[in-house]
Amino acid sequence: MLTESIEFSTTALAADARVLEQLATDGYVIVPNFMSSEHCQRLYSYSLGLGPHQWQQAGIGRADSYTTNSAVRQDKIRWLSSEYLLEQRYLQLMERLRLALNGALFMGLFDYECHLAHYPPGAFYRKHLDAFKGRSNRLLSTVLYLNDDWQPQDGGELVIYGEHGQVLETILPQAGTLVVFLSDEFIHEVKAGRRDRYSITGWYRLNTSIGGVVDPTL
Ligand SMILES: O=C(O)CCC(=O)C(=O)O
Ligand SMILES: [Fe+2]
Repeated sequence: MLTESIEFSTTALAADARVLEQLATDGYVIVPNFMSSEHCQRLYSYSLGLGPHQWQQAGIGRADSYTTNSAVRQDKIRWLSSEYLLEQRYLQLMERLRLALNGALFMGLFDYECHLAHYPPGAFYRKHLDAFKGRSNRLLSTVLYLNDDWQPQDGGELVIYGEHGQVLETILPQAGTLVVFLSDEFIHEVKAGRRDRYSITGWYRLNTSIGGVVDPTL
């Protein structure tokens, strides 16, 4: 049972100038132990306890161009909302991070949206960008992993590519690791894994309407 006492600790990222500096210079940063294993465990158990009707098949695009395409991505998602205490706590944590990023890097991040994601064994998400310049308000992508004791042989890596298609990073979805990257700069993919893989993916957004639409199609 969840209680009011659940609070996520203040992030290392907010305090650690090197982390912010890496984000500013490289456009991405990987932060191991962003969240304690205890808190990750809570989110993990929460995810496991959700019934099938509390998840939806993930799609591509938004609004009228929204489609599910299992050749591209095969995860199931659940958008977080402040109606549910543990979800609210995570949103609050990421709100604190938003303020820290704005304070340190003047990014003008306006709000944040995120969803839990479950990749069953064998599921993947092919190479993609999370945003296209001028067509999305998504500025920064965040991914927090919830999987305890994830081993290299379990697969399910996030691979981040550079502008010439070279591999920049291969990241195991290990509990507590947070990855942050510029949404329209880095092509990335989720490799198929051998275990159920849980994460929370989110986006900090700008408050600009594009073509008169506040939250336009990707
Ligand atoms: O789970 C991950 O490692 C990345 C997920 C992703 O790329 C997305 O949801 O857009
Ligand atoms: Fe993505």
